[in-house]
Amino acid sequence: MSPAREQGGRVIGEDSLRYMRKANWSSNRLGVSNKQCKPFGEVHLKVSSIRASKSDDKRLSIFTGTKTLHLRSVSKEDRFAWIEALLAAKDLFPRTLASNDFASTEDIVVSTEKLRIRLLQEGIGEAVIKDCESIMLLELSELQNQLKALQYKHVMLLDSLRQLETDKIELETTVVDETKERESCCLQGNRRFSDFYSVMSEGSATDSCADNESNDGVDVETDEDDGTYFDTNDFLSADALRSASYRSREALGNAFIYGRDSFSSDHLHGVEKEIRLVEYPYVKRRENLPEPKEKEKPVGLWSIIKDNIGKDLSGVCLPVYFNEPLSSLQKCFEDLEYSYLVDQALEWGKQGNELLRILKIAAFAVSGYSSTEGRQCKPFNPLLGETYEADYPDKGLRFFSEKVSHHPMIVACHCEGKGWKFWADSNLKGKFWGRSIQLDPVGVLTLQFEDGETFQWSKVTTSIYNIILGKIYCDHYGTMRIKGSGNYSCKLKFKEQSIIDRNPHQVHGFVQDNRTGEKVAMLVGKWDEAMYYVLGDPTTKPKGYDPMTEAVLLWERDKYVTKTRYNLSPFAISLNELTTGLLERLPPTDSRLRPDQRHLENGEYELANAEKLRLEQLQRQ
Ligand SMILES: CC(C)CCC[C@@H](C)[C@H]1CC[C@H]2[C@@H]3CC=C4C[C@@H](O)CC[C@]4(C)[C@H]3CC[C@]12C
Repeated sequence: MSPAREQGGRVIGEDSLRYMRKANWSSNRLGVSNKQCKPFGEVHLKVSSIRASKSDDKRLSIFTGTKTLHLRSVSKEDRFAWIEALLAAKDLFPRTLASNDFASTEDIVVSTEKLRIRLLQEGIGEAVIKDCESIMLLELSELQNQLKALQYKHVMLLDSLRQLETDKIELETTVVDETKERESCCLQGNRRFSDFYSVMSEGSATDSCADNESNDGVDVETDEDDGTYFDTNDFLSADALRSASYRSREALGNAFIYGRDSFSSDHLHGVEKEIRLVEYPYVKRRENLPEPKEKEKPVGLWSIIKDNIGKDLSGVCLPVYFNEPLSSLQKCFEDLEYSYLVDQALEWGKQGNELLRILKIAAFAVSGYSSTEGRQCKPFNPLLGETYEADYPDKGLRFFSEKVSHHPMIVACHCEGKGWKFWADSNLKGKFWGRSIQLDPVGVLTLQFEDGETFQWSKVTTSIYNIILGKIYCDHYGTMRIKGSGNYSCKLKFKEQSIIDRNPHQVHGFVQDNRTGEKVAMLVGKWDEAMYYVLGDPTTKPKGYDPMTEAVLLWERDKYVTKTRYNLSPFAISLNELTTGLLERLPPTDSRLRPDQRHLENGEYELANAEKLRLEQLQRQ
């Protein structure tokens, strides 16, 4: 490590910190106090792979399985020493089992006491009893051995799974590296590489510069020059920005029939009373997408990347096969699928239950992510000025969204429910990491109730994995803070999925009293399944206490079966429906009228592709 790097350097792992303290590293050598050193995270060398950069003989990188740390040494020799040391440390963890892998079997204590007493009662002699005991213990230990063997197999399988995942990552990185290398041979090197990524952004240039990793507090050197990641601001264009003005709502109409909260009566633990909810009129909406006219050609992303290595890619667009028949404007509305949670929040607040109001809002904020599970296609990037308008009396909603800026890509949206309004603004900052794409939403979402209470929050980071190999999937992680203008605020943590996570998509957090800072309720759940709450501060509860025994359901995702590979929810399927009544009233800018999207929905892929190319060409002019 060079002194310059040391100064701003960050420590990984508690052990390193202890080691540095012992060596009096920071205070003596740098004149910095120890307090400044806080371990930033941990790297599990066992499942990591270590690589030397081919383009720079001082750089090396460590793949932790989910992240890549880029490091730079002072010299070539130094790098060699580091790699040697890291590999040696990695080998210290042979692929044997950790002691806790067997914890459960070791805990089994077998007693022959009852057997002995019973036999004594029968007047059986000590010798026979001993014999019986040993027969029983032998049989049991046989069973226990079998159990251990099974457990061993299980752990080994998990281990090879992890290894496979690591190998896959390494393979993908080789692909990315080699692509870069080929480019650097050609004159336009870097430019071409970024063009490659602009394929993703449908040929549009990106204008914001890549953030340096230091923002994230990681001790990484970003290979600015060799294109480790690129800003993909426009990539996937996505759900992006929502913003709209707020006008005060007219008084609630009185035409609704009152229903009741779907789970307010059976899951209650004293605190909740019944709330009455508006019941909305039934509106018939389509339940399926049209049958595709053509057979779909399966195309992998990789096949496109591969065919375009070394070519000038500017202006090449991703074929329509990677799209789903929805635009980013329509996708914004998908966040309101579980708008009944906001209706419930309104009611609870009206009844003076502020806590349940914020809990419902938290569930609503999480529910917006549920439809992203199993979705592998990108939404259509709307054209500048494209709009989407939806009237859903069956949900008590009126929604409007518009793409208001092309560079950067900004979408604004506004929604009116019964007794509340929702609007939001954000745009997506994207980073391309070679094998994954990270999307950081910028901006705030606002919810305002007719009684004046407002809640504001922002979205968490979304990453898309398996760009090169395997099935594309996305994960959401980070902290979401919901600030309420009233007494409560809420903090939710979306847990990042690790390799072979057997419990992914977890969200947990708590509601805090704005005045006292006291934790008043805990939230747990999964963004693709359900959210629960537990009253009180679980950290003050005794050890071994399982909060789930008291958990009350706040929201559960609707279960549905999908027929298409788009994996759209019934609500999402309804979004692009075009009835004759609608056709007469829609402005020409509405997403439902976009011919390429319509063709894709009908399964006319050739037509869709040609039209998409034409529109994007026009937009660029
Ligand atoms: C390379 C291409 C074909 C891969 C397709 C990737 C898919 C999975 C990506 C493309 C655009 C992405 C969306 C972009 C924006 C948002 C808004 C954010 O607040 C929640 C996640 C969400 C909704 C993303 C989910 C994943 C997504 C749909």
